[in-house]
Amino acid sequence: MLHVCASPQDQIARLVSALTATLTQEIDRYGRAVLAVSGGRSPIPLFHALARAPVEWARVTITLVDERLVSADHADSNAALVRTHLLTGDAAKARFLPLVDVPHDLAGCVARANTRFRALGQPLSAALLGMGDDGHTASLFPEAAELAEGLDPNFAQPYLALTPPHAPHKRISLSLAALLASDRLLLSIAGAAKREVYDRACQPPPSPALPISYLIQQQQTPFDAYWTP
Ligand SMILES: O=C(O)[C@H](O)[C@@H](O)[C@H](O)[C@H](O)COP(=O)(O)O
Repeated sequence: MLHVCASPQDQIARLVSALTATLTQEIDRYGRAVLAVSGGRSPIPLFHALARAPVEWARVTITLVDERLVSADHADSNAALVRTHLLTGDAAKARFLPLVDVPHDLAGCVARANTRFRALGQPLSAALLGMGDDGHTASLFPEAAELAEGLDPNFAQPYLALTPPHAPHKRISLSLAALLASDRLLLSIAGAAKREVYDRACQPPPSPALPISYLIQQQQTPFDAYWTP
């Protein structure tokens, strides 16, 4: 479902409300909740608002939808983004599972991320997604050599390594299959250009030229997109 938000503030309020409800429901159901968030630049104001939400953060595990293969103190690190902007105030009580521990060891990082993810023993309560102007989401980039695996509904690993053809850094990303196994998917996008990409991605059939289309056009997992001009 597409939610048209009147302003960035309205979009943030709606996302925080949806995430707070989902995390609370999942804590009631499982005793804990697991939230996977995306990086990039646009989630920062949302992270600040979410960190102040009335959530029992000590019962929440936060992890990443995807990560760049960089050190934790690198300017492009999604883990650094979460530590700086989300794990603050009460939300600092959440348990955080980063994806990159040894930056030069991509295969090892993927293997350890998969082990940690499986040890959670429950589905993702929610995955907070962004989208690029090229229609990528997570690090499922068009034309990436590993995209077929990333979009394979039967791919068995939660995370996989991908090399974006035009974006910096090798990546670790949740696969489409892992995203669709989540209890809820929320997409946050803004601006006319991304709205145009979103509308194109709504047109059947899903296409690897617009990886977000597989999430938009599926019926398996509750999916809500929040767009503001
Ligand atoms: O690591 C990343 O870059 C993100 O996970 C990526 O999928 C992001 O969500 C989109 O690139 C949109 O980024 P913006 O929201 O900054 O446009």
